Amino acid sequence: MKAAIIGGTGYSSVELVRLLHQHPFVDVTTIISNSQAGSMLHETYPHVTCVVEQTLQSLDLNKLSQSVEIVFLATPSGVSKSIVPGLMENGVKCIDLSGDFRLRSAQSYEEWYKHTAADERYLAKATYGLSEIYEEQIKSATLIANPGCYPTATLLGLMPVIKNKLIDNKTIIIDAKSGVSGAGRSVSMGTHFAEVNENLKAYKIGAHQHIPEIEQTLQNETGQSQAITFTTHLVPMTRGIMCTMHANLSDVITTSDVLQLYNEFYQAHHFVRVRPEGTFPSTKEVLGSNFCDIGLHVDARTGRLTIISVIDNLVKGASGQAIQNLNLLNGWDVRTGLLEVPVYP
Ligand SMILES: NC(=O)C1=CN([C@@H]2O[C@H](COP(=O)(O)OP(=O)(O)OC[C@H]3O[C@@H](n4cnc5c(N)ncnc54)[C@H](OP(=O)(O)O)[C@@H]3O)[C@@H](O)[C@H]2O)C=CC1
Ligand SMILES: CC(=O)N[C@@H](CCC(=O)OP(=O)(O)O)C(=O)O
Repeated sequence: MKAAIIGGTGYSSVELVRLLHQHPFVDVTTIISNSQAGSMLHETYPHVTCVVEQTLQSLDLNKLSQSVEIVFLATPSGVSKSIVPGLMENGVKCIDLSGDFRLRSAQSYEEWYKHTAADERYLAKATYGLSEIYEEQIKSATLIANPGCYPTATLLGLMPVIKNKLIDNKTIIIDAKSGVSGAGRSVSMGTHFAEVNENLKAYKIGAHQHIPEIEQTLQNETGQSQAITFTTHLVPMTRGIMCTMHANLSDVITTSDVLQLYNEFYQAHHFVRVRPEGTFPSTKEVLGSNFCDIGLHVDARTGRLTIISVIDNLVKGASGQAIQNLNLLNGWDVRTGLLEVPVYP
C-alpha cells in the first residue's frame, strides 16, 4: 500500500518513517514538507542516511490523491482540518495525528485549542483511534483521529475500571508527566535546554487541550459528563509519558482482584502489558516501542486505587498507534511493523 506523510520534518513524521520502514505492506512513497520541500529527508535528519533516501515534496492535493491510498497527517493542530476534506473527497483515507478531529464538538475544540474548528461534516466522519478500545469502529473508518499522547496512557489505564464501574468517577485525579519530544521539534521558551534540564515543572494547569478529549471518551463509556482533574508536567528526558491516576474505589476489592480484571481485559491485546502485583512500570521499559505498560495498587487504608500507565509518546502516543490503526483498517495483524523490542537501557 502506498502511503504519504504530511508534516515531513516533524518528530512524529520521522518516527512514522522509522517504523514504516519495517512494515511489510506499506511503502512511504511521498513525504510532504511545508518548509523543506526539494531537500532530502537526510539533510534534516542525518540518522536516516542510506536507509530512507527521499526528496521532500510540496503539497499538491490532486497529485497526492492520485498516487497514494493513505495519508498520515503529522502537522500541528489547526492544519489538517483544511487538508483532510480534499483528500477524503478523492477517496483517500486519512489518519490524523493532531487534535483537529478528536473532539466531536466544534465549540469545545475552539475553546481548548484556540483555533477555528474543522467542518462539522468531517468531524462527524471521524473515528477516535484508541486502538484497543475502538477496534471494531476503526476497522471501517475513513478518517481516524489518532488520540493524544496523554489521553492514550490515561484512557488505557482507566478503561477496565471505568467499563466495570469499579471507581467513583467524580474522584479521578490524573498526574501526568512527559518528556520534551512531546512538545514537537520547534523551539520554544518553555522547552529549550536551560529551561528543562535539571528542572521539573507543571504546565497548562486546568487548561490542557487533552482534558476535553479524556472527558469525551469517559462520557462515551459512562453516558455521563464528569469533569476530571488532570495536571501535566514536563520532565527533563527526551521520550516517555507516565500517568499516575488516583480514584476512590466504589467497592472493597484487593489489588490482586483488580489485576485479574486488567489481565482479562487486555488478554487479547498484545500492546498492553499488565505488571504483576507489587511491580510498577517505568518509561524506559517501553522506550521506542508500541507498548503501554500498566501497574496498579489498591490502598486498603484509604480505599483508593492508584494506576500507573507508561508509553513512549512518539510511538504508542502517536506514530505507533497510527500504524496499529492502519493495520486494523486493512485487516492486518495489529502487530505488523510494530514488533520493536523496547530500547534498554
Ligand atoms: N510529539 C508527540 O509526542 C505527539 C504529537 N502529537 C501530535 O502530532 C502532530 C505532530 O507532532 P510533532 O511531530 O511532535 O510536531 P513537530 O512540531 O515536531 O512537527 C510538525 C511538523 O509539521 C509541519 N508544519 C508546521 N507548521 C505547519 C503549517 N502551518 N502547515 C503545514 N505544516 C506545518 C512542519 O514540518 P514541515 O515543515 O516539514 O512540513 C513541522 O515540523 C501534532 O499535532 C501533535 O500535537 C500527538 C501525539 C504525540
Ligand atoms: C510535552 C508537551 O508539551 N506535550 C504536548 C502534547 C502535544 C499533543 O500531543 O497535543 P495535541 O495532539 O493535542 O495537539 C502538550 O502537552 O501540549
